[in-house]
This record gives sequence, structure tokens and C-alpha cells, in this order.
Amino acid sequence: MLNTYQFPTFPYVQSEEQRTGQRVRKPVIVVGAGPVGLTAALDCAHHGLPVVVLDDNDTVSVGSRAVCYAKRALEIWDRLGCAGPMVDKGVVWKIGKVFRDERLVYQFDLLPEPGHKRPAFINLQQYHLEETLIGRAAALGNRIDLRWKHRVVGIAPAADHVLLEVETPDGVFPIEADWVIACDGARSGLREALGLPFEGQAFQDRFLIADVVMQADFPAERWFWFDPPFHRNQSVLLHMQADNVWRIDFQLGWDADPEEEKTPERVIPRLKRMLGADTPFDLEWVSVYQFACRQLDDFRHGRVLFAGDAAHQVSPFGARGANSGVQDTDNLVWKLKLVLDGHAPDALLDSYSTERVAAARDNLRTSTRSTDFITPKTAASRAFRDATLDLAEHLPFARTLVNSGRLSRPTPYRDSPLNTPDADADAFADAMAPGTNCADAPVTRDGTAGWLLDALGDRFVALHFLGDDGAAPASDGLADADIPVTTVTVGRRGGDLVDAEGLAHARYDAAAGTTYLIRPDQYVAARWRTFDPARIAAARDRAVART
Ligand SMILES: O=C(O)CCc1cccc(O)c1
Repeated sequence: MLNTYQFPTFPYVQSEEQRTGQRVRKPVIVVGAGPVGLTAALDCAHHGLPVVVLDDNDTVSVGSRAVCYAKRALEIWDRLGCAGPMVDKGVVWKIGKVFRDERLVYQFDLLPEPGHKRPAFINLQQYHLEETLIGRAAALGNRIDLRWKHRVVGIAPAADHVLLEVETPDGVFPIEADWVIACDGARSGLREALGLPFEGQAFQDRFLIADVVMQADFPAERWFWFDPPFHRNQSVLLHMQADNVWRIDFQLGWDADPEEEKTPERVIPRLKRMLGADTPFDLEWVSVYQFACRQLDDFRHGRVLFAGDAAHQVSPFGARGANSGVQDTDNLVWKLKLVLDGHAPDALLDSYSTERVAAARDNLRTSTRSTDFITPKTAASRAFRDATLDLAEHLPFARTLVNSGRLSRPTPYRDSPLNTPDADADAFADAMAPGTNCADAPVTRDGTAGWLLDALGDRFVALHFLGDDGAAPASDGLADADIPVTTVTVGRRGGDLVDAEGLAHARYDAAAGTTYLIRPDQYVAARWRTFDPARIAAARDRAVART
């Protein structure tokens, strides 16, 4: 029971196949209705794939879970029609401040430039986020079959399907799927049942995570303290969430007793030392965690595709958990749709693992470095940490070495086999190279102000920058192919999209004729200085593993 939130209960409904005892096969079953599983299901529905979601619970996530959602995750949820309510309910922020003792060491701005639809970050309790996703799933009608109180208790992979044994209040029944997306969290039962090693590092430190309700006048910023007077020799992190709920993470040290540290007798004095004896607050939630960073070596195991914490686990510093999980499904579902429709070979799904395993390695590396910096384990690493903080107070170069958690950004798929490399003659700036997620920009469509990413949607697009004559190129049947490529023109004064501010041109290093092939997950597959339908078709084929 929380002060600011009442947990909904979703009804258990016995399925037709359990009632009749008839075994059915579904195209896609998602296991787990957390942020990643629900996003996977929404993406399936958007791509016209009927999807069943199985969740062992009948409510949203309880407790101190994800807080910070990054711009890229919001862009994905925009594509799925549900970012608006999240941003409206959440706390928008972009400034981080790093303190040492009582002094501000430096501050950073995660999105200094204007001209993006979505902010650098919002903070929102995970249960609010999940409710929005569930509401969106309901709004899509029967495309998403969301089944509560359905616990997967067995899995038997076969060559052309996966058999799941599912336990409900009415007993156990079998169900088959062409493909299973395993989003069942860090303690994934599916990963366990398949005997897959989940290797990495557990950090020898403990953190008290407290959600506190208070009227406070801290700004909507990320504040991180090294060695503050109210919590000596340790670190503290503060974030504002919706409904005046504040997330405070206290580093406790390895010797801390997790059970004792959770008691109000220990927690309340800690909070009073931080907030001042006169600041009234209520405790919303308290927990003590030990963090770990680990991942699967392969996210694809036959017809079982792992995503989110089931595939990779990071420490919370940098907010790379849910944010990278949502990027997993963004990468996966369009590929699954093409494979299920017979337009792309099964091998396209190997690229899901290739691209997202590389992204997870990047996230793990960054998260591990942050955690090592925050919790130095040897005298030498503490001395390095303290010297870096000393320097950073006065010398800007040293600030780049301070690591209080580098915040989540999408990892580019620079080495992906799906990319068509730039031709030397095409000379482009590096920023939007193949494998990079598309930058947003303000544009006008049919006289109405809008955004580039909204115009891209979730299909293959040839984004073509017009010359002065404004003539659209002949697309030679690209739009009618089995995997269509839709040409979208951008001009300074005319075209499908008008780039009046010039930001799309600038961000895409575009001149007259410049053409980008954009994948359905809004990543650049290829780019050229001219529009050539044959090269676009070849790059599209490469982007779906057909060549
Ligand atoms: O600001 C950060 O680096 C992450 C904040 C965060 C994310 C998830 C859980 C948590 O307790 C803090």
C-alpha cells in the first residue's frame, strides 16, 4: 500500500484453449508484462502481429524499480502511440549536478540544443509507466491478448515452434508459439529453464533505495553527491518523480546489514540528516540492493528471443536497464514481422542478437565503470577517484573523468552486417553514419508543425533532401516492392516535409540529393549523395539479411 498510488488488479480470465483443452499455436508469445514485454507486445500489434502476453502477476510492478526514461525510449513509445501521457505525468529534466561534500563540482546538460520533440529524460514511477502501456494495449482492442496470472512453468523448444507449459488458477495447460520473446526479468525463469549462463560481476556494495513523499524545493534535476556531510564517505543520488515522490539512493557499504538498514529506525534518521529535521516526509518504499552487471552471450536461442533484464542486467547508475530493454524490442519486432511474413530469412533474427549483444556490452561496460568509480574497492582506486574530483572542481577536462553514472544513450550499430557502408566519394560527416539512430528535427507537414521522427514511422523510408527545383525523384517501384520503401522528401521550402529551420539538413549533413535509407526502427541503414533506386533496393535487401 503506497501513499500516492493504488495498485490496480487486472482480472484473470481463463483462456479458450485451457477451457477446451485444445492445444493452439500462436505466432508470438511474450513472457512478462513489465515495460519491456509490454513494449514488445505494442510493437507486435503495431506491425499487425497478433500477440499473447503471459504474466504471472495481476498488477503492475511493485516497489523501487526503474525511474528515468531517456529520449530514445520516449521516441519508441511515441512510435507506439503512448509517449504523450508518460511525458505529461512524468518529471522532465536534463540537468545533472555533481556535488562533493557541500560543494558543486560541476553540472551537465544532457540536451542543450533545441529542436527535439522529446526531452533528454523524464522521471516516472515504473507502475505509472506500466499502466500507460497497459492502457495503450487495451486501446488497440484484441490485437494484444494480455493474460494475467499465467505463469510459465515449462519450456520445450522445437525446430519449428516453442512449447510452453503455463500455470493458471485453473491448473497447467500447454500452448505453442512460433516465436517466444522472453521479457521475464533479471531472474528470468525461461533463461534458467534453458540452462543459459548469465555471467558478469556482482558489486560488493549495498544501496538503500528510498521513495519519499515530500514537498521539497529541489529542482527537477539529477543530483549526485560524493561524500556529503549528511552521509560521510558514501554517495547519494536524488531524483524527483511524479506526485512529489522523490527517489533517494544511499550507498551503504558492503558491511551493511540489508534487513536492519530497511527498518524505519535506520532509514528515517538517514533521511533527516539529508533533508533537515524540519522537512516533513512520508516513506513510500524502501529496499536494499546489491547491484550486478551481467548478460547473455547470445540473445537468440532458436525460437526464443531474450530481451530486457532477462538478457542483460546493469546497475541503476546511468538508467540503462529499462531504456536498453525497450531498445531491444525496437530492434527485434520489425525483424520478426518480416521473418514471419516470409519476406526475410530467419538469419535476420541473428542480427537482433548481434546488434543488441553489442549494445548490451557497451551498456555493461559503462555501467560497470560508473559503479567502480562510485564504489572504489581499493585504496588506489579511491585515491584516483578523489584526485579526479579534486581536479574537476577547477579544471573542466577532469570532469570528463568523473563518473557518477553516464546516462543512457542509444548505442550505434556501427559494425552491423545490416549496414551499407558509405562510399568514399560520398563524403559525409560522422554524426548520422549507418547504424546510428535517427536524429529528430522540427518539420512542417501539410502546413502543420510536426517532427521528423513521427514522419518516419515504422517502415523503410528513403529520406530524400530536395534540390532547389523541388522535384521529387522517380522511385522506380520501391514503394510497391514486397518490402516497400516509402520515399519521404524534405525541402527547405517544399516537399513532404518542410525544414524551415534547417535543422534536419544540419543534423543529417544534407545537401541537394542526399538520401538516407532508414530502417523501421528509425536507424540509418545507408546514405548517399544522390537518389538511386537500385542502390536503395540493394541496401534494403542487405538491411533485411537478404543478401
Ligand atoms: O540517475 C541515475 O543514474 C539512475 C537513477 C536510478 C535508476 C533506477 C533506480 C534507481 O534507484 C535510480
